[in-house]
Amino acid sequence: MTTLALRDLKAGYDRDLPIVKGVSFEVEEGECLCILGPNGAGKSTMIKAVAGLVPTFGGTVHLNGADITGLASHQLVRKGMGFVPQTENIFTSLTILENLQIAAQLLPAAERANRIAAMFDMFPDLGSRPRTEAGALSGGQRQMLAAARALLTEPKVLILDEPSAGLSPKLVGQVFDTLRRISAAGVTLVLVEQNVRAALALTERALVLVDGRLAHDGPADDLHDGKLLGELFLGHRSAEASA
Ligand SMILES: Nc1ncnc2c1ncn2[C@@H]1O[C@H](COP(=O)(O)OP(=O)(O)OP(=O)(O)O)[C@@H](O)[C@H]1O
Repeated sequence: MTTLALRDLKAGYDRDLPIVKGVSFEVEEGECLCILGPNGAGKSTMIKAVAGLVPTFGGTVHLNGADITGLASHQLVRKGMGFVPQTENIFTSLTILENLQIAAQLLPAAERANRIAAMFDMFPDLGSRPRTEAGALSGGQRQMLAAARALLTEPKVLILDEPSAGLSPKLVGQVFDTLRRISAAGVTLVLVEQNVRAALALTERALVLVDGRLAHDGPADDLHDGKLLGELFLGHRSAEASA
């Protein structure tokens, strides 16, 4: 079953200057997909448009068959959208438990405790110290908490914007271990990443976005060849040429 479908999506900050210039792809249930591309290609803008945080100017987005184009982010959470922004994705002055309790407000009261317990089962590093202030966590654990907040509501898709940005290599490893665990639990995962090597090791399929358009959509294994990736990043190959 198709979980997420973009058709000719156009989006950006100014209607006269679209950043995402007509992108189409589908993500199947349980799939794990990374979106790569050079700086400024529009990767973050595209996933923010999907998550209702950037205006769309054309095209459509469907989630589990329902048209969600242009819906605001708070409406999208209820439709099954899980989005983890790159920064400011947790409340650092609150405890781990409080961070989860706030996210759990979206759930019926009777389900909240069970879902928080499920997150603590999935992420024992968080469950072992619920009263720790989130600001005291390492960068990798903060991303884990941000992911747990988004997963509380059992989203149909979890989209992450550069979860390893600014982290040391050791913490990058931690973040990707977490993502591997989330994917293994059957969650449909889409991530934008600058860390090409780690992303390709995690995902089955990779998209390359160049100047707001898809330059490649295929098995992640195809891109382990750095030469092809370099050509794609520089815009020397189109999707047609690499197909
Ligand atoms: N809030 C904003 N307002 C106006 N323009 C923006 C805004 N955010 C990003 N842009 C512009 O949109 C273009 C695409 O940026 P975006 O962050 O989507 O690219 P990216 O592929 O995610 O790059 P990076 O990997 O560097 O984050 C850039 O030219 C950027 O300057």
